[in-house]
Amino acid sequence: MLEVERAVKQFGGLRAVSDVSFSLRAGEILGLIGPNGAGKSTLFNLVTGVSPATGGRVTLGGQEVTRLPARQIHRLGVARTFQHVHLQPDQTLLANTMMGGYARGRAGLLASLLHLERAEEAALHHEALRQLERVGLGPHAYTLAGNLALGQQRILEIARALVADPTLLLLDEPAAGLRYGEKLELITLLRRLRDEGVTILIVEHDMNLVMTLVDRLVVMNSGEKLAEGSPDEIRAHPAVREAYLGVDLEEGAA
Ligand SMILES: Nc1ncnc2c1ncn2[C@@H]1O[C@H](COP(=O)(O)OP(=O)(O)OP(=O)(O)O)[C@@H](O)[C@H]1O
Repeated sequence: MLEVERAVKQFGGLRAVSDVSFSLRAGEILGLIGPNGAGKSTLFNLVTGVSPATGGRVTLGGQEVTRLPARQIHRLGVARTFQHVHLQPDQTLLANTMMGGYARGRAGLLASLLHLERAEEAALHHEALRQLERVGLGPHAYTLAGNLALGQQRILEIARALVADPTLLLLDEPAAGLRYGEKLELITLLRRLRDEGVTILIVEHDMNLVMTLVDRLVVMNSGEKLAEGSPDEIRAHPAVREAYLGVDLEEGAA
């Protein structure tokens, strides 16, 4: 469903992403891992159109999207969460989730807030509630987001990204700072979403969680793809072991 072909991202003299190719099959969870500065966020930004590739191609379901603006890529069914929590703590879970829909509206966020048609607003309200229920936060729809524990805030961000049913979900370090139990809940949710047909690309530093969760991995290092394969293949890969010197790549609970 997603094809990244020889992607390059040049920032002045720095090649943050260099000739990276990989594909994502519909219905799989693909992990993108690599040390700090390896180019993972840059790759996310070029897939979502936030900061397009300076070379190579990105196609989505056969359609080239390399230079499409982020909003258009979003409309094609690609949604993301961010490395740092991007919520309005003084707004309800419902209001925060509804914000996931404004981005897909005809106008920008502010214009949408001001001019959203009543019928459109009602539809978005309904859709946001549906997604909150889908991730298990339905009973808290009218709670303020700032009152949630970090684990639930991250799940709320996923609900917001799920508004309008994207087919591809990109998650940027969803487990950062989570407690053990919260990580297990996250794994259960992501597996369920995958089983419901959502394809997932996840950047995550928590090796145990990644190895437990994903179907396949792409390993980045210094802007290049170092390796690609199943968790077992990656654990045994000599170059990966070298890049991750000192990090436990063995299987275990999150
Ligand atoms: N807008 C930018 N302008 C210039 N350099 C950038 C920009 N964004 C990223 N870089 C550089 O590109 C390289 C890759 O960064 P990137 O954030 O993609 O790595 P990462 O793998 O996501 O790291 P982390 O795990 O720390 O988030 C780094 O050297 C970074 O400093």
